[in-house]
Amino acid sequence: MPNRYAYLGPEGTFTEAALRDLRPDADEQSRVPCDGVAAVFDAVRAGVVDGGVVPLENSVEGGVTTTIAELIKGEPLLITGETAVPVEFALFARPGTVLEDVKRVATHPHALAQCRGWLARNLPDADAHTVSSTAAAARAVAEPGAPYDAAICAVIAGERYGLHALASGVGDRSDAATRFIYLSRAGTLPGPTGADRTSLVAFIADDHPGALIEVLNQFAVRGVNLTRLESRPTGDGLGSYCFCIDAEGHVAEARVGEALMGIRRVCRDVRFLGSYPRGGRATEIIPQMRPRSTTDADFAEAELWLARIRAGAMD
Ligand SMILES: O=C(O)C(=O)Cc1ccccc1
Repeated sequence: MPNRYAYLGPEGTFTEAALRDLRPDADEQSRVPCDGVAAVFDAVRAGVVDGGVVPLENSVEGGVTTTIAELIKGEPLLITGETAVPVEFALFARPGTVLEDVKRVATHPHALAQCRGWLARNLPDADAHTVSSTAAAARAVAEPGAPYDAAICAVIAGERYGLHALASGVGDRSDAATRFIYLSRAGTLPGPTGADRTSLVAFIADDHPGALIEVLNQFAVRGVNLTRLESRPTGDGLGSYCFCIDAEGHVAEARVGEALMGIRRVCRDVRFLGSYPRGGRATEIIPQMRPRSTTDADFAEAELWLARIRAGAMD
């Protein structure tokens, strides 16, 4: 049977565009739209699909909380791929609607947050409603007796649901991009490519001065560059946080592996979320910027030296 991939649907979401990017050979039958981010995780966990794609973070609005909550809790899934997609928003309505008619606008919460300036300037009296995705908003607007007059969505979604564009480029930043991740069940760690990223969640052992610095130092002293750090509540009461960390490199590399071991020692718990090829704009630190003495060969040489002195040698 051909592989099947779940994504935040319905058809026409930015997440579908990300899936097409990550699995260009997948045909329409292989793409399984889901009603929400949690449903994508559940489909992958249950094994009804081979993998799934969800939004993780946006360059303007930050982390997608439902995705981060699922990554932190529940049966763990591995991130095995990622891609960054530029997000351009347009305002679509049923044919015949003019801008002045628009009183109720529907969209995804992340899209709304990125279009607030345009809405305030152009539709100051309209009410904004959030739904599960931008394409779900477009589909709802197209339905007979729709509860909304217009949707903020991708052009492809507006056209797919038979709407017409009232305005394009309604995002407050024209350069906005969203990072999407590809999820797999455990046991499918991709090999290192030389331009990888590693994601994990660190749960601090106990609240004390310098607890976060202890975690960050594990990366710093081994020359591992961090690309994202976000604190999220664990859900176990006020003041209880975990730290979602993305770092450059692959767990198979000595500097990353040793940093993870260090974090494992200083934390109550660590959830490894995966090592996977970096997508989108390469952010690999140029080799001469990488701190000296942090290559696999440097670590191997130091390990040999330790073995020698433990065996009684003097150097
Ligand atoms: O709603 C969509 O189309 C999505 O894929 C989620 C999303 C929403 C806003 C920006 C980027 C991704």
